[in-house]
Amino acid sequence: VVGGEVARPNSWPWQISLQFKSVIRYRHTCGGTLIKRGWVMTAAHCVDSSRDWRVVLGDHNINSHEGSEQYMSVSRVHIHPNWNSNNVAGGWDIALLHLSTEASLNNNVQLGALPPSGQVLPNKNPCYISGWGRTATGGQLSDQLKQAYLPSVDHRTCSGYGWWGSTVKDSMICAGGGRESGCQGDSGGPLNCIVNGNWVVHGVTSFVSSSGCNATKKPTVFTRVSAYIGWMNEYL
Ligand SMILES: C[C@H](NC(=O)[C@H](CCCC[NH3+])NC(=O)C(F)(F)F)C(=O)Nc1ccc(C(F)(F)F)cc1
Repeated sequence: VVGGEVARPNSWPWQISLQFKSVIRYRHTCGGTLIKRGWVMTAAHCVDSSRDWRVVLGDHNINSHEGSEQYMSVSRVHIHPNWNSNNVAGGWDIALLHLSTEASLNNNVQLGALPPSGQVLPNKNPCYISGWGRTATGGQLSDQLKQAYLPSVDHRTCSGYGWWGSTVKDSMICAGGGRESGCQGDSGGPLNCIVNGNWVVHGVTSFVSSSGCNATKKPTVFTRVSAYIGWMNEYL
């Protein structure tokens, strides 16, 4: 997350850290959202390669043990069948991870709410991105979970001239476009939006501009969760 601030610990209790074992230790690679006690929603591009995955729930500082963490292994990875790893602009950047044991829900670990199928937010709907991704273009990951206020940008604007144009599809949702953005390592994590006073996970962090995470008029682009409710319900 570029800009924004360190989140109050466990204030996004559905945010998970997806990690893979690298030699002797696990490394954070992506975010995700706990949507059922045994299911995590993330980006397909996060799980393109087969690795020894683990999901960490209830985390704040990914480099220290705080006692609120639950460490889960992944029993099955379901990548959307239409996902094409050579074309993130094609969409379909969504995957479900089945956990080998169910999460215990508590103050630090809760389920993220999903939107109704097909729901599209208006322009400038209040939303926050959360994640441990780079804190600047080409920078380092954040130890502590960060958040940034990224109001939604409607499709008409986001696909306009000078913005993303035809790179952005209707199955995506844009947010931000100013000095604050997602960045590498935030992939797969939630776009948390306020709808009728409740937090709803409307996006899965998918891509930013290759010329910089917080490039002007290149909002962070998310998989629009409401376009994939039917597919997810096949599993949930
Ligand atoms: C560096 C930048 N990385 C990203 O945007 C990666 C996803 C990369 C998937 C492809 N391997 N995602 C992120 O950094 C995220 F955290 F913001 F989600 C990038 O490659 N952006 C990008 C690539 C292609 C296209 C397009 F499809 F339009 F050609 C648009 C943006």
